[in-house]
Amino acid sequence: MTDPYDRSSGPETIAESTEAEIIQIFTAAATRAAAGHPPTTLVVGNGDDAAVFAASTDVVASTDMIVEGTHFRRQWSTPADIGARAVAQAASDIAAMGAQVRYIVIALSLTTDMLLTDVEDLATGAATEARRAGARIVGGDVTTGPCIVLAPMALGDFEDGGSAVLLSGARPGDTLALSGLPGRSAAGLELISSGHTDGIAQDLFRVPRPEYPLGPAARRCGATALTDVTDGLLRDLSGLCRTSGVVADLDRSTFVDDEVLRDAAVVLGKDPRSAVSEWQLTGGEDHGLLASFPAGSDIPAGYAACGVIREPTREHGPGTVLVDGEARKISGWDSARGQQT
Ligand SMILES: Nc1ncnc2c1ncn2[C@@H]1O[C@H](COP(=O)(O)OP(=O)(O)OP(=O)(O)O)[C@@H](O)[C@H]1O
Ligand SMILES: Cc1ncc(C[n+]2csc(CCOP(=O)(O)O)c2C)c(N)n1
Ligand SMILES: [Mg+2]
Repeated sequence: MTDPYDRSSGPETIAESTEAEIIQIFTAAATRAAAGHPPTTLVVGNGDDAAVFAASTDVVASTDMIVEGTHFRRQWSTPADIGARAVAQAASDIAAMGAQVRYIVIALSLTTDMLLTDVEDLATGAATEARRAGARIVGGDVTTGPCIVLAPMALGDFEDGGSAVLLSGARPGDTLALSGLPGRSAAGLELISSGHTDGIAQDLFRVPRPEYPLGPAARRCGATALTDVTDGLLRDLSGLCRTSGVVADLDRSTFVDDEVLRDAAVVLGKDPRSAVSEWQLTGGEDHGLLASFPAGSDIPAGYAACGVIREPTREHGPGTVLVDGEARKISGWDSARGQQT
């Protein structure tokens, strides 16, 4: 019997292969990762013109692409990291609606010089992250081009028939809460950029680790608004506040004195106090979940209170973010310019 993974006599790069063979690599990885996955609403999976699934609740859909040079570099990340990163950041938006991600379709532009072994690792990274999110990859598209682009679309639903938690529901008096440790991805990016390639922050830059179940958990606990932090806490919180017509007041004393960030500052020769604060307030791509909860309600495990929602004033209009009572200039990642602003 021939070993499907034995490439000793077959094509080595995409250029020597065929579209069918590349698709087969992805479908095989998706099938392996889905083994033992509980039954789903999937009616038609990979292989036809489109996938089909049965819907009995609201369906949540989001797409979020990653582009070589903008979101990752081949010198910094393995193919498995790149596949996992793409799925994680798309699936995170489903959790950020308070929903469970179920299915992913992933469009890919690969480069013809890529080794098929690297394509396999990328496919496995993507499928494994989908599994971690509780989802499976049920389709996609493959083409080739000048750089690697991964464009996953994630689809989710509400196990208990609930409805989505929007950006618009935060109300004055609500408690603001955040999951995870903000700033680590941004610190990791700076460390890798200056040649310090190994460490916790660097790994989190390569592959964010969204805590997917915390989205539905926030919804079940009555979250009034919810989002994931991708462009930095100040910028995403400001967007949430603008949409809700409110002001946020962050309490810096609630922020963890994160030793991973302090160590990163030392390695980079930066003043730890200001560098840690800057990373925590403006660093993107951690995919922590930022939620508002009605005053006095229980905050679900995995979240920590970090401030309050206030009424806008003549001085501080909707979208203003105060830090310890003082208005802050909104800085963070600017996707149009592809840089921190
Ligand atoms: N090309 C587009 N056409 C239609 N709607 C779009 C387009 N690009 C973005 N949107 C919509 O605009 C809203 C904000 O998009 P954005 O990409 O900033 O979301 P996000 O969750 O903050 O993503 P990111 O993780 O990329 O920061 C979303 O509702 C999105 O669907
Ligand atoms: C090589 C490299 N340089 C910089 C960054 C940082 N970065 C890129 S996109 C983004 C936020 C989300 O943007 P979008 O909304 O465009 O997805 C951030 C913080 C990176 N990941 N890789
Ligand atoms: Mg989002």
